[in-house]
Amino acid sequence: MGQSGDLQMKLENGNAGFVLEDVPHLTDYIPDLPTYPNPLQFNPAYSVVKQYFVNVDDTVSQQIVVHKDSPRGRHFRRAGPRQKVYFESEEVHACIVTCGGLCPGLNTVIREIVCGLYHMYGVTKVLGIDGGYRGFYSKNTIDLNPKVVNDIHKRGGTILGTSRGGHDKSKIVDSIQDRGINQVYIIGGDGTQKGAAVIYEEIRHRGLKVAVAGIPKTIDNDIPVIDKSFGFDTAVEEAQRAINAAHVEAESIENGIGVVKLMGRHSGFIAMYATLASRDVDCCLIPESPFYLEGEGGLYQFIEKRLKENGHMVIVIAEGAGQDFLSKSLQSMNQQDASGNKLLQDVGLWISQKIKDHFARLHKIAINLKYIDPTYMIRAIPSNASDNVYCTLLAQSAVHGAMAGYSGFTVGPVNSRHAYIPFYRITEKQNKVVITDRMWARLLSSTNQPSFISPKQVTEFKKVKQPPAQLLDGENCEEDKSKSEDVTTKT
Ligand SMILES: Nc1ncnc2c1ncn2[C@@H]1O[C@H](COP(=O)(O)OP(=O)(O)O)[C@@H](O)[C@H]1O
Ligand SMILES: O=P(O)(O)OC[C@H]1O[C@](O)(COP(=O)(O)O)[C@@H](O)[C@@H]1O
Ligand SMILES: [Mg+2]
Repeated sequence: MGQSGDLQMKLENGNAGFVLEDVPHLTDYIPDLPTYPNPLQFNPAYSVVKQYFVNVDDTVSQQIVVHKDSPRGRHFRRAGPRQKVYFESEEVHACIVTCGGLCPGLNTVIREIVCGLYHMYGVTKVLGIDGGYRGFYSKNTIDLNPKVVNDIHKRGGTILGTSRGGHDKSKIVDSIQDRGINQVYIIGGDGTQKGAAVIYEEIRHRGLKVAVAGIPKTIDNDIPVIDKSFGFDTAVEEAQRAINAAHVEAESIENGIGVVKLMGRHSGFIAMYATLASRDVDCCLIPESPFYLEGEGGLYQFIEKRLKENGHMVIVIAEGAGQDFLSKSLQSMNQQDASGNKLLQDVGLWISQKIKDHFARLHKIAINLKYIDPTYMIRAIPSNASDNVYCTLLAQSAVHGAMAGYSGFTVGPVNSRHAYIPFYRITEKQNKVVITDRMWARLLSSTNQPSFISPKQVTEFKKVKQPPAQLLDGENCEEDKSKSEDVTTKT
């Protein structure tokens, strides 16, 4: 696996503390590249548009809540079509690859890159790389055109296939060079974007006119800087079905308990949003909020109380929650997947068994517990309508960026405006639920579950750090310690 080097940040300072954190451009290392008029202005579909192109000086602010004396702060380059492009349509030979875990919307992004290239820029050579990064050097490619991808957005998964591991910088760039590819679209999560940064650096090192564009994918919504990742809404919506089922089961029987395990290795966003959306959940457990089982304020006590009050309850648990307990009780082996991500133990099964054992020992309440594990069901589905629209914008932003000669960037909405973001900004940290933020308080007040934080800890926390009035960038992020490390947030 390649290592990301130390490429210089492209920072530009302006008035009143304005900083543009720019993305690389092909002309940074290949001067005097010829430019061409953007073919979009001759496109009949766009003839009604008042302004075909975004202003070259348009930037998107990372901070939107500011005070009158605040500096203007960090900005990113606004995404969108440019007046000049650095590729002629006939010259472009693009490829698309999907890597890492599945996520609703992958096929929509593929479709819209292909259609964007064909319909907006008249590009007709687009290759699909089969099976993730290793597909560059060990698998066949697939010719893509609007006909082939016409209805793929209605299917879950990725028509290109995906994989973990297999990132070999030299072999990948050799393959790009040998095939004459000059635009590379890379769809994937934090690992994939790190891999994309390595590919970009090697391409730059070899001085190739090849644009590398990343499209961030993470069902866990744990990529920083961008507002939200595609597929997340769809996953939260699908999770409602599992929660409903758990609720129906629990409600229908005396002292029924429904336990639902949802995805979220290091970030509990799916569990938190699914809980907030559902209103049927009594307790939501996430990796960022350590919990305990026994004693005053513990989970067992809360379950007993809820069963007495309501006769049933639903618990949602993110897969990364409580891993501390599991590693202690199960002598965890430090197993990893092919990409180096730590393999987690099944916390849903574990907690279900612990609850059953506890109440069996207690002889007070006979509980009926049903465990539902919809993990892969929430990601192996097609994206919903809003994710489909979102995927379209991501794909088109990537295509406009590559055609305009930008390279080594990823795309995504920042405060609702699509922007070009340097790779390092989305791979250096991981987005997490901040349990001292108002959103987690909303969740606690909707479930009325214990916070599992002792009054002493709260006082300690307040002494250390006053919670900000509004979260500024990075405050809901943690350094990326995801590889083979336990990253349960300390409070
Ligand atoms: N630090 C890294 N450098 C280069 N490639 C990486 C790095 N981390 C992961 N990759 C590659 O990125 C791909 C996807 O990574 P993975 O962690 O499985 O999924 P995700 O992209 O969803 O985080 C894999 O092919 C993996 O080999
Ligand atoms: O079983 P797999 O394919 O390794 O994937 C499972 C993991 O992928 C994840 O969805 C994270 O992937 P992304 O955030 O990159 O989409 C985890 O929540 C989950 O544990
Ligand atoms: Mg990842």
